[in-house]
Amino acid sequence: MEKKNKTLGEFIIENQSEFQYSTGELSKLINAIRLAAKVVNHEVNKAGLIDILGEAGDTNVQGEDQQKLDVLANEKFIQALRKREIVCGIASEEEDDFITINSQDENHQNKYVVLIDPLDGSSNIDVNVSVGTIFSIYRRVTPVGTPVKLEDFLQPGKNQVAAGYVVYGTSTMLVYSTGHGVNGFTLNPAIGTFYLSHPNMQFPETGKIYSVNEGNYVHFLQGVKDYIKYCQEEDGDRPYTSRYIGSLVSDFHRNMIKGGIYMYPKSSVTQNGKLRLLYECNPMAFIAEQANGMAIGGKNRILDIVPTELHQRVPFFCGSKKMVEKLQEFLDKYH
Ligand SMILES: O=P(O)(O)OC[C@H]1O[C@](O)(COP(=O)(O)O)[C@@H](O)[C@@H]1O
Ligand SMILES: [Mg+2]
Ligand SMILES: [Mg+2]
Repeated sequence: MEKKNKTLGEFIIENQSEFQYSTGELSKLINAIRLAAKVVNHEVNKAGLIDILGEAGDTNVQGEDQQKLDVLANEKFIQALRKREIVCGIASEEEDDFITINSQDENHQNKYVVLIDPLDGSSNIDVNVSVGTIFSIYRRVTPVGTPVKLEDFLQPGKNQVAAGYVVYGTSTMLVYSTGHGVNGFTLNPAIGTFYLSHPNMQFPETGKIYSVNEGNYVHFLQGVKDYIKYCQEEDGDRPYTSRYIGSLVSDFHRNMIKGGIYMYPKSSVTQNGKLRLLYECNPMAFIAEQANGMAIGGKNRILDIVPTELHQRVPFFCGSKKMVEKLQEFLDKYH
C-alpha cells in the first residue's frame, strides 16, 4: 500500500515504471492536468465574487447552454495540454470537433490524444454544489509524423492508458489511474500541492446508496423501474438510501468511497441516455474497474463499446460490483 502524504509529483516519479510507455510522458500529461485543475479550482472557489457565474451566451454541440465556467475550464485545460509538447489532439465536450495540435518541429511527433469534460455538473455551478473535470488519455493509433485523425479518438475505453477526474468539492481532489489501481490526491490550497490522501481506492463490493434522477422515473425501461423499486423495498439491508447530487463526478466519488450505484438510463425521452461515452462514461468506467467496481451500458461492458461519434451518448450504470450485477439481472429480464 502506497504511503500517504507523498506529493503527486513524487508519486508520479516513483510509479513511472508502471506506465507502459516512456518515462516522462505520463508525468507531462498528468502535470498538465494538475496545473489546469489548480487554475480552475482557484476560479471555482471564488465564482460568486468574480463574474463567472451564469451562462456564457452560446450553446455547445450538444445543444446545451454553455456556462461561463464551462468555457473557462475548457480554455484552461486546452492551454495547459497544448503547451506540453506531448498531445497531438484534444476532444472536449465544449468543442464541436477535435483540435489538432502539432509538435514544435511541425512534424506531428506527439503521441497522445486527450478527451475532456472540462466542467462536469454544470447545472450545479451557480448553486455552489460540487462540480468536476473528467479526462481520458489514449495513445494515438495513426502513425506519428501525420496529423491526428478521428480514429485516434474513437477507440474503445479499454485502450485508455490513463483516466481520471478532479472533484471541486469541500476539498479539491485529483483521482486517476494508469491501469495499476486508483489513487486520490487532495490539494493543499495554502501551498498549491496535491498530496496522496486516498491510496489504492476500492469500490466496496456492495453498498446502500443508489443515485438516479428519479424525476425521470416514468420514462425509464421496466427493468430499471423494477431495480429502483427493489432498492426501496423493506427487506434485509434495504431500503437503500437515495443520493443524487446531479454532478456525475461527485455522485461517482461518493459511491466509490461508501459503496453504491449510479444510473443514467436511457428512457422514452433520452433514447441513448444523457452521458457522453468518450469523455464521461469511458474514463469513469476505467476508474471503476480499476477500483474493483463495474460499469455497463445495459448488456454491454462500457469499456468494450466501439465508439462511432465524438459526442455519442450511452446509458450508464456504474458502481459496486454486486449492485451492478443485481441491476443487470433486472435488465436481462426484459431486454
Ligand atoms: O440533471 P440530470 O438530467 O439529472 O443530469 C445530471 C447529469 O448531467 C451532467 O451534469 C452532465 O455533465 P455536464 O454538466 O458536463 O454536461 C452530469 O454531471 C450529471 O450526472
Ligand atoms: Mg459531464
Ligand atoms: Mg461538462
